Amino acid sequence: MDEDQIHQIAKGNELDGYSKIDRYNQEKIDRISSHYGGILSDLGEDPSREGLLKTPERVAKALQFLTHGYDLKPEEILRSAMFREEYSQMVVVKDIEVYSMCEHHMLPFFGKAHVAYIPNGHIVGLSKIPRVVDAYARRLQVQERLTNEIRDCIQSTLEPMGVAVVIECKHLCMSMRGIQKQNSVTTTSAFTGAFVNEKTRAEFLRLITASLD
Ligand SMILES: Nc1nc2c(ncn2[C@@H]2O[C@H](COP(=O)(O)OP(=O)(O)OP(=O)(O)O)[C@@H](O)[C@H]2O)c(=O)[nH]1
Ligand SMILES: [Zn+2]
Repeated sequence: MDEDQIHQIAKGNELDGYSKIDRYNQEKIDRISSHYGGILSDLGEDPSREGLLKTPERVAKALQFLTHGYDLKPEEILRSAMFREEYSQMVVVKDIEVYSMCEHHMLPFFGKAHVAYIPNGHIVGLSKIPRVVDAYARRLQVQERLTNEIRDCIQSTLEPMGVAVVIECKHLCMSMRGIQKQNSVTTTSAFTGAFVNEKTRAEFLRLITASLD
């Protein structure tokens, strides 16, 4: 994917306020790049060799993209597509890809989020749920806080009967380094309202493990 395409994705559309943000803020890029020149030298590399000439700038742009959630307003994203509707069954959006960065090592963690809510007079445009997941995931995070923030944003904005969030991720800081466990997956969950009830929670867990095939 070239930088123009990434810029396009980062910009998104008018509705959710993405377009107001100058993703590649040149001043920040210059500052972050200048640090990375020194880091490359400290790692024993030659920052002036051909392959590395543009690396500090590329890293700066990548980091800006990977943390662009700081510029987003998840509550506004949800409010931009809330509709009055008398549907009162569970709505589940599952298998939402998550890419985040652990705040301890600034290494990626990635996996899936499953989100459900039970409407209380309003439903929300389905795409807005993955957008909320991204708005919080594209920051420096711990998986537990990411899970709670998604839950709290949906509960306080949409005011449904309840919200459920389950996130399953692999952390590169646990596989590429450190304890070096290649297959461990961390699961976190957060519930409000109706999902505190064991039967409702069980129904949600059944739906996220059910396959479409
Ligand atoms: N609870 C939680 N811990 C995380 C997350 N991401 C990374 N960590 C952990 O953060 C901890 C930081 O511990 P430290 O002992 O300060 O760092 P460290 O010496 O690099 O630890 P090791 O990874 O065990 O080598 C580690 O145990 C990581 O596994 C997360 O999303 N949630
Ligand atoms: Zn980590």
